[in-house]
Amino acid sequence: MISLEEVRSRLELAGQSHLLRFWPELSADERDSFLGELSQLEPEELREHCRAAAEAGSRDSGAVGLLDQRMEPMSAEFIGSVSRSDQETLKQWLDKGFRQISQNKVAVLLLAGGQGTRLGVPYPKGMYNVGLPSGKTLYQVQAERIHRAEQLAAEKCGSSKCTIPWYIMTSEFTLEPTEKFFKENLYFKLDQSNVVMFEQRMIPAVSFDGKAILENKAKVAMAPDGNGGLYRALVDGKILEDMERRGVQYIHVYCVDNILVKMADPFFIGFCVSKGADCGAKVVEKAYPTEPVGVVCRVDGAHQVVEYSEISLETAEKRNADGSLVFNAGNICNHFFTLSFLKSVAEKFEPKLKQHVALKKVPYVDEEGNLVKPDKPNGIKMEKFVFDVFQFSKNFVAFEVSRADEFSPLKNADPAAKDTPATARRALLAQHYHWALGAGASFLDGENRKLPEKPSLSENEEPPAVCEISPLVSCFGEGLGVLMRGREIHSPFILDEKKAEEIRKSQ
Ligand SMILES: CC(=O)N[C@H]1[C@@H](OP(=O)(O)OP(=O)(O)OC[C@H]2O[C@@H](n3ccc(=O)[nH]c3=O)[C@H](O)[C@@H]2O)O[C@H](CO)[C@@H](O)[C@@H]1O
Repeated sequence: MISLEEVRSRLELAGQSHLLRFWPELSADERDSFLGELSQLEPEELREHCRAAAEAGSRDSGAVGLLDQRMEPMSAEFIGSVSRSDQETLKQWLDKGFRQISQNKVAVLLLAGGQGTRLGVPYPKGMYNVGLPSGKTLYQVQAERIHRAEQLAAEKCGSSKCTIPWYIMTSEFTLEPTEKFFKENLYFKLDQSNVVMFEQRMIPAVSFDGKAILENKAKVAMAPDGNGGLYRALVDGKILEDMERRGVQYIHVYCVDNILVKMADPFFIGFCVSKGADCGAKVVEKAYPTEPVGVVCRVDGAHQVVEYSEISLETAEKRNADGSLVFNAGNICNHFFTLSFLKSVAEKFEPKLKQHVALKKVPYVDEEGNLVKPDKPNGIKMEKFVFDVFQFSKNFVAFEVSRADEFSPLKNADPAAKDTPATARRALLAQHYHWALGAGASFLDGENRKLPEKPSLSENEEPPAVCEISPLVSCFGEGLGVLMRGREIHSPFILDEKKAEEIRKSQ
C-alpha cells in the first residue's frame, strides 16, 4: 500500500493538499480506505482536471449557444427513414439485419452508469418497475427482447442458435446493485457468459476555485465521467478484445431508460450495414423546441449532436417555411458503431473528446468539518458524451424512426408532466394495444361489453383496454395474427409465453 507521505507529496504536486485536511481526525479504517482512494488519483491528471474544470466553470454561462452559428441541419442523403421507405427497401434492411444477428456479429451495449438524479431513486434505473401489469423492470424487458431477437434471427436465417452478447457499462454507483439484481433474477434466463458488465471511471467534482471537493472528511466527491466515458471503459475493461474474440462486428449502443428500445433492431443494423456506415444514430422528430433531447446536425461540416443544454432557445425554435423545426432530428441515444470504428476511437480519438461542463450542487464538508447541502451550484462536474465521436466517423448515417414505436424515456418522477413512469407505461401499453388491434383482436370489459377501438390515441390518452405482450412472445409486434385474429379478449390481458401456448393448443 502506498504511504501517507507519498500520497501527501502527490497531492501537493496536484495542488490538492487540502484533501488531507481532516487526516488527524480519521479512524484507522477511514485512513485505510481514504488512502486507497487517493492513491488512484494520478497527480498530473488530477492537476490538469482541476485546472480545466475551474477554467471551464468560469466560462460556463457562455456554453449555451456557443455552436449555434456553426450548426446546419443534416442533409437528407444521410438520413434513412422507416416511414418514408417502401416495403421492399424495409424488407431488405430487415433481412440484412437479421442475417448479421444470426451470424453472431451483433452485440448490444447498454449505458447504465448514470445516477438517474432526476428520477430520484436510490438504485439503478434499469431496476425500475414502471407499473406494467406484469411488474417487469426495464432490465427484464430488455433481456427478454434480446432473447426473442436471437430466436427470430435464428428462425429466419435457419441457424441453430445465435447469440447477441449484452455489454453493460456501469459505474461505481450502479455496478454492485446491477450485478446483484441480475444474479437474483438468474440473468433473466440469458446465458450469464453473454452478459458482460464493466465499469466506467469516476472523476472528482471540483469547486469554482479549482479544488477537488471533499464529500466527507474521508471521501472525495466523485462522479462518473459521462456516458462518453464508454471509450476509456472499453479499453480499461478489455471489452474490445472480448468483442473481437466473439466475432462481433456491429454494436448497438443504447441508454437504459427508453422503455420502447428495440434491442439489436434488425432494421437499424440492416440499414447501417447496407450504407457501409461506421457510425449511426437513431432520431425522432423533435416534439417541441425545448424538448430535452440533443439534435443531430452538422457543425463546421462534421456530423455531431448538439445537446439540449447547449443549444440556444432561438436556434431551437428556428422553423422552416413549412413550419417544421430546422433542427428537428432528436437524438434518442441509440447508436450504431462498427467494431473497427470503436477501435479507432480507442486508439486515436478518445483524448480529443470534448469535456462538457455541468454546474451541480455537490454536498461537501466545510472548513470546520460540518456537512453542508448547498442550495445553489458549488461544484463543476466534467463529462464526456457518447455521441461526441460522430465527428470522427468516415461515413455517418441517421435513421429516423417513429416516436410512438421507439421512444418513451423515463427521466422524471411521477408528478412531472413528461417522461415519467406513467408516460412510459402508457407508451408501452398503447403500443401493445395497437399491435393487438392490428392483429385482429377486439377487447371486452369485465361485463363482456365491447370496448371502443381506437387506432390512434392522443399523447396523454390511456388505451381503452389494457394489453401487455411479453417480449418473449413478440418483441417487434411480429407473429400476433395467429394468436389474436378474430379473438375477443378481456381487458386487462397479459399475453405471456404460457398464455400463447394455451392459445396455440386450443386452435
Ligand atoms: C449525453 C447524452 O447521451 N445525451 C442524450 C441523453 O440525454 P440525458 O440527459 O437524458 O442523458 P442521461 O443522463 O439520462 O444519460 C443517458 C444514458 O447514459 C448513461 N450514463 C450517463 C452518465 C454517465 O456517466 N454514464 C452513463 O452510463 C445513463 O445511465 C443513461 O442510460 O438521452 C437523450 C434521449 O433520452 C438524448 O436526447 C441526449 O442527447
